[in-house]
Amino acid sequence: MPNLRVEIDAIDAEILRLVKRRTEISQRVGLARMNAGGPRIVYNREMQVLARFRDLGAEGRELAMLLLRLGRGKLGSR
Ligand SMILES: O=C(O)C(=O)C[C@]1(C(=O)O)C=C[C@@H](O)C=C1
Repeated sequence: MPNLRVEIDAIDAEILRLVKRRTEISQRVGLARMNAGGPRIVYNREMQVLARFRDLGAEGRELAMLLLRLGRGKLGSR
């Protein structure tokens, strides 16, 4: 049991690191696209992200939506 908790803690740390990295990259891509006169949101890309998390059902969809929201950052609140 303690071993498994150690593993959970390590997984959470890795997930957090990856989520932060994803957010940073997503915001960078979004800014570059908008600076080039492109749209704020790219629906076909967002559909692909949602599809990736379909295995996890309704919660997977929520998780994907949260990742996309983080990526939009301040752009998303406009
Ligand atoms: O792929 C892009 O063009 C992105 O801006 C990244 C991303 C994402 O986080 O996956 C974010 C916003 C877009 O609507 C689509 C996808």
